[in-house]
Amino acid sequence: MSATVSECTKSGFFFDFDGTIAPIMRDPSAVRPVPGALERLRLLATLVGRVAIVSARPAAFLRDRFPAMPRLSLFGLYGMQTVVDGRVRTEAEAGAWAPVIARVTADAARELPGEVLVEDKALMVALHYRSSPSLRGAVERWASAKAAELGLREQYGRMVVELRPPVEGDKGTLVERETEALTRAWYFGDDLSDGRAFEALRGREERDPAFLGVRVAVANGETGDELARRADFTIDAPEHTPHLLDHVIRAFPAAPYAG
Ligand SMILES: O=P(O)(O)OC[C@H]1O[C@H](O[C@H]2O[C@H](CO)[C@@H](O)[C@H](O)[C@H]2O)[C@H](O)[C@@H](O)[C@@H]1O
Repeated sequence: MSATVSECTKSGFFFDFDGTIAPIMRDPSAVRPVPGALERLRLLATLVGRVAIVSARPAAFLRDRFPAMPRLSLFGLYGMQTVVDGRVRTEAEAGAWAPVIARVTADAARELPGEVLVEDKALMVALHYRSSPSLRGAVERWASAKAAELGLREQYGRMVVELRPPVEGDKGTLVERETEALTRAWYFGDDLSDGRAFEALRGREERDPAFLGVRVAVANGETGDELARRADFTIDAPEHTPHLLDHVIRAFPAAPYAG
């Protein structure tokens, strides 16, 4: 903690959204940050150089969930989107795939069993089998066939398979880029895609001994223990993230409730 405080302006905190600072629920559209998360993020953003959300959700969704937080950076769809001055900016290369994603989204709604929730994210589609876990194999096979047919990329997550444009980039490349000017970076995550961000911090530490990365995993049976094994700290639920942030914030002499 003291290493972060002593280089606060060159320290960054990066958070995944679902399962990390928001609860896992059956209906993705109903999800909001856990109680206390917004207040801690707002405060943290006054104490360190960078605070960001790194999510597979569309950037517009994140903007809605984190209103009036100008010092919070929002990266959506694994970095294919960001919010700049309140506006969503989409990578042109990804945007060109919108018609293909629209087609596969329509196919999914028509061809997959009704229990599969098809989440239309415009530039990605998420196929959720949380309400019928036994459909996992069928959903994964369908997604693999469509990915091969249409040249899309698959991303596996917690009771979900996503199809996305085959453009370069993931949470790892995003975190690598966004931490270039930092000497300390914390990453909080719970899912398979967050492993890439953990790796990015580890890679930077290996290249640059002055850099310190801190990996925090929100442990859960769905992801297995691989992420937790690679973490420096583990917590048991997204509801505990604000408490961990309280410990971090208290370490800053300038914090309102320091001491
Ligand atoms: O990168 P993230 O912010 O963690 O987004 C990953 C996926 O999160 C959402 O799905 C997950 O949470 C849902 C709501 O709790 C849950 O129903 C689902 O089973 C989880 O996989 C989101 O709906 C997806 O679009 C994201 O890819």
